[in-house]
Amino acid sequence: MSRALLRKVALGEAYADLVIQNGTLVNVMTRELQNNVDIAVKGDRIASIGKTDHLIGPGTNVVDATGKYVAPGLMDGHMHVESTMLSVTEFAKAALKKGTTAIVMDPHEIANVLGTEGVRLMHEEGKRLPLKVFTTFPSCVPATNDLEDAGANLNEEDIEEGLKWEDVIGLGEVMNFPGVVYNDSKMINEIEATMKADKIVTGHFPDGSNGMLQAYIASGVDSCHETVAKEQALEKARLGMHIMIREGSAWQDVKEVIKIITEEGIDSSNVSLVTDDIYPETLVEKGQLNHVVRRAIEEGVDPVVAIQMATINVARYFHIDKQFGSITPGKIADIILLDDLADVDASTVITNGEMIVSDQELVKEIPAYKYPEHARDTVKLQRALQPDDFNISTEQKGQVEINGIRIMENNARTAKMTATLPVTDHLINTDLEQDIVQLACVERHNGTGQISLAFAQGFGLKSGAVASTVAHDSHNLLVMGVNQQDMAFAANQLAESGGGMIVVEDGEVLAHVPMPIAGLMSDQPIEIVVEQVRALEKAWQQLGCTIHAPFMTFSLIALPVIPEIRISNRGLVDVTKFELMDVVKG
Ligand SMILES: Nc1ncnc2[nH]cnc12
Ligand SMILES: [Mn+2]
Repeated sequence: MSRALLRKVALGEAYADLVIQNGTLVNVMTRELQNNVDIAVKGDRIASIGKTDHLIGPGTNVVDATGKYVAPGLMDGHMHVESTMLSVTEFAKAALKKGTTAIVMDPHEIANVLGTEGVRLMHEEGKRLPLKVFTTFPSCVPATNDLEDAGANLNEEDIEEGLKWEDVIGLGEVMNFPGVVYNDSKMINEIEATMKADKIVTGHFPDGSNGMLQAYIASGVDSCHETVAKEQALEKARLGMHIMIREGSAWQDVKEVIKIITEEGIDSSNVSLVTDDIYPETLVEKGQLNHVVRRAIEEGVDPVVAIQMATINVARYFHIDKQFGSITPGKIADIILLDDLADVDASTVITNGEMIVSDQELVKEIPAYKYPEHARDTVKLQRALQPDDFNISTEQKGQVEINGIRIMENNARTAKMTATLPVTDHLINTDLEQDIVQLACVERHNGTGQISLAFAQGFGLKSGAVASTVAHDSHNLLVMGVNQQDMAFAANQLAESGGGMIVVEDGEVLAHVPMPIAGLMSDQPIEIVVEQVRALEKAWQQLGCTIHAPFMTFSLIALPVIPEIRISNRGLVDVTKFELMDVVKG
C-alpha cells in the first residue's frame, strides 16, 4: 500500500477501504482506553484514527465496534508450532480465531529432524497465511554439543544463510548457555553473525550463577522464556533481559513470574507474554496467546498493560514496531475486536486490512499445505525392537541404587531421583510402589540402533507403555512403560506409522496420534487432532496416569538443557553439570 494513499485518506481526500467505528481503542502507545474512536484503513495499513463518516465511500467496508474494544492483533514472541502437533496452516486457522495475528516461531523441532530444509518448509508455509509468521532461525541443533544425537547438525554457515531469509528476524533460543558463557566458538560465531545482521538473539537461561547470566547477556543474548521464579525474573530484568513470561499447556509460569509487575511494580515495557508450547486441546478450549493475556489479567495485571505485553512490547523487542504492534497511522492493519478485556476473546480479527474472522468464525478460505514425501517417513530404526532390548542389567545382587528422572506436573523442570530397586537374575526391575517405571530413548534418525535406558518417576503408570517421536529437542524415539513387551510393541507400532504419540496395553493400541510430518506434526485438521489427543489423554489415564497433559511432560523428558536431569539417546544427562551420568550408582 502506497503511503501517498494513506496521506490522502488521512487528509479526507480519499475514501477508506475499511472503517471501524465507535469502538474503545486500546491505545498501547499511551496505555489508555480511548472511548468512541474510529479507525480508517486503506489497503493493508491504518490510515487514520478519529471520526471516519466522511471517509465512507461506495466501496468502504464498515464495521460497527460499538460496545467493543479495538486492540492490535496479538503477537506471540516465542513458540514452537510443532508442539501444537499441527501444521503451520492448521495452527494458523485456530490461532487467528483466538486473536493471534503474528507469531515468532522457533522451528528448532523440525530442524532437529530435517535440518535447514525443515525450517524452510515451515517458513515457506507461513508466508502463504493471513497470520504473520516470523521465524527465529534455530541456534542449537542439536541442543547440546555432545550429549545427544539429532537428525541434523546446524552450523554457523547454516545460520548465517538462514538469517538472510526475509522474515527471519532473529536467532532461535540459545539453549547451549554454558557454551556461550565458556566461549564455544560455534555459539559465539552464531551470536556475532546475528548481531552483525542487526537481528535479535533470543535466549534460554533456566539456571546459572549471576556471573554466568551476566556473561550470557554480555555476549548479546537478550531475552529468556525459561524463568519460573520472581527473583530470577527480577535479576534478569534488572540486567536488561527482555522477560518472556510463559503459559503453555504444561509449563505455567505466569502465576509466579507476573509478580515482578503485580508485586514489585517494575516497568512492564520489556516484558512480554508467550505460549512456548501448547497442544491442540488448549488451543481450542483455552485459547492461544489470548489465554496468556487472560491469565495475566487474572493475576492482577491491568488489562491494557497485559495487552501491551502481547503486542507493542513484542514488536519493539524484535524491532518490528515500525510495522506492527499498535493501532497508529502507517502500521499494518492487524486489528482485533474484543467484547471485553477480561475474557480476551476476539469476536472479529482483521489482518492486512482484511476481515479474516467474524463472530469467532473464519471467513477466509485458507488452503491446506502439502509437505513433500522427504518430510514424512522420518522414523528410521535399525530393526524392530525386542523386549530384551530394554533389559537394564547389573552385577549387583538383590537390590541396587539407581539414578532416575522425577517429573513434576505442569512444570518444564525435572528433579534427580535416587531409589533402591529389586534385582532378579541380574536385571533391575521397576517398582510401581515407588511409581518408578522404565524409560528408553531410541535413536530414530540414522538407524544406528543406539538405545539408552533409565527409570522415570511421577507419571503414575500402573500398566502398559507409551511412546513418542516428539522428544524435545533431538526428537528421537522415547518409550516408557511398566513391562518390556508393551514397550517394544509401542515403539514398533509408532515407528511403522511414521511417528507421533501412542499408548498401548497388553499388546493392544489404546490410542495413537499419527504425526507423519517429521514425526512431529499431524497432517490432519485440528478438529481431528483434538479428538485423537483427547483419546490419547484418556488412554494415559487408563494406564493409571492422573497428571495434566502427561504427553507434553513426557515429550520434554529428553531435553538436556532444562535442569535437572534428562535422558538422551546417549544416556542419562545431568543437566546441572551438562554431562552424562550412570543409571546404576556405585
Ligand atoms: N522451552 C523450551 N526450551 C527449549 N526447547 C524447547 N522445545 C520446546 N519447548 C522448549
Ligand atoms: Mn526454551
